[in-house]
Amino acid sequence: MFVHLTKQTTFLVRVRLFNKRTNTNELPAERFTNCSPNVWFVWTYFYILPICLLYLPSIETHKDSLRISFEDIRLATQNFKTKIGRGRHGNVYQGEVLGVNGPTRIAVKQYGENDDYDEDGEKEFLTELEILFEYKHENIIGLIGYCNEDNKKFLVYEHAPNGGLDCHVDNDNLTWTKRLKIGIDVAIGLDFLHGGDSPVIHRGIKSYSILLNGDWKAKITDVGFSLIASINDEIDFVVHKAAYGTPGYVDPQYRKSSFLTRESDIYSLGVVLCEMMCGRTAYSYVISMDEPRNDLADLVKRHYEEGKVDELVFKGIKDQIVPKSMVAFLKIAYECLYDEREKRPKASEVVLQLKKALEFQEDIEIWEAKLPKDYKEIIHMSKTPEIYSNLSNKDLCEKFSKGILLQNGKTCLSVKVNGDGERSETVSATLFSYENNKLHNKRISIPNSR
Ligand SMILES: Nc1ncnc2c1ncn2[C@@H]1O[C@H](COP(=O)(O)OP(=O)(O)OP(=O)(O)O)[C@@H](O)[C@H]1O
Repeated sequence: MFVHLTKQTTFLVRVRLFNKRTNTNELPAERFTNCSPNVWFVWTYFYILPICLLYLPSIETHKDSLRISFEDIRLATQNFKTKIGRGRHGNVYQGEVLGVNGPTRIAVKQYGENDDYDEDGEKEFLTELEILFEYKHENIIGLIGYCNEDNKKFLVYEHAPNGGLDCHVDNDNLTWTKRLKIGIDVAIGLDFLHGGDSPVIHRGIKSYSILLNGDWKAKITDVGFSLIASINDEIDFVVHKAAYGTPGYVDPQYRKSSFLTRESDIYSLGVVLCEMMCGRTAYSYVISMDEPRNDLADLVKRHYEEGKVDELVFKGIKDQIVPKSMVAFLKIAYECLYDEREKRPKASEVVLQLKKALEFQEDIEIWEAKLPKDYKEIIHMSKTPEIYSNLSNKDLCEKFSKGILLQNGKTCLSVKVNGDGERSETVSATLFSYENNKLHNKRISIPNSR
């Protein structure tokens, strides 16, 4: 808790100072040089110094609470017994630590194991540490700790038991609904990185950098190449000398110009959406042929424009996809891949459109199954069938649970489905009279009469 608070405070200070700088036309240095000595004194002793004294110790030591000794890393991984992956700079091992809720699985990524670990590798290690420490979100892989002892460098993450998305794109068990939810998770994670006063451009979004936990929740990882960009309302790109990225995923505009924007990540997100639809990684397309290089994004775009995407959809999931869901999905995936950056949607828009695609899918998969088998006939018998014609199945379920009036309003049919899928149907007559009965027009419910 203490660690968390300290982190928040340092981050806030940084943001405030940053805001001050961007909200005025003059730079802080200019402001100071224009000041009289008295103003200097006031600024230094009453404003800057107290802030520094208050916060500097925490800025310097705020990550220390996450420091783990090499010995503890060795113990947690049982002397590096179980290797679960291989990164660019070394292996990834599984381990276990004792958390507040009992034993917790961890993943330990080693840096500096390979001979080619150099200044760039070190920078990657520090960037990943910095970003994962500052930017915490349920769709970004959680940082548990780190070790930085001489040449022993490790990052310790929450464990994602289902591994990388790349291993599951051709898995029949990863249903269309799960794929949509993964897409939504990734877009939410990106929206979080892109938003705020110090946006982060990931630069390496691909199925390999998306991990899946036990509930198939997606977690963005591999932030070692990310940039904390000085992007704001006026500046919307940063120039980065050499375009970095895995072939098949890199924004063509970034590759050409070295101008990097948030929309470069959106392009890569579009590629990931295509991978999930086609059941193949973009990288596998790149390496499948030498000449000409086959690009998954180009392939999908071409097929979309010719109305032939059907040919590319992964066979393992094709039959389950609701057409309306596919239409909504394809539209937003295609927009992410626009050549013109300014036409690409923001991550928040991708979230919105993918949620619509999911709604269409669930409307058939979940809600239609809850309706009575003869629901169309029942609606036809109702007093006003036209008001039901444009409703989604979810809304129809709600109408049915409240009750639908039939036979000129004389009978009310209601169908309720509880959480376990158990259904109870009730028919009640609105007009009910007995001979010699005093209680005329009494509404009587006849439970389970159908
Ligand atoms: N938190 C984790 N939980 C489970 N498995 C993980 C975790 N982190 C990494 N792995 C496994 O280790 C592999 C390599 O890790 P990672 O992709 O982070 O390394 P990298 O150095 O960034 O490699 P690259 O950039 O070449 O993909 C992953 O594909 C995954 O299988």
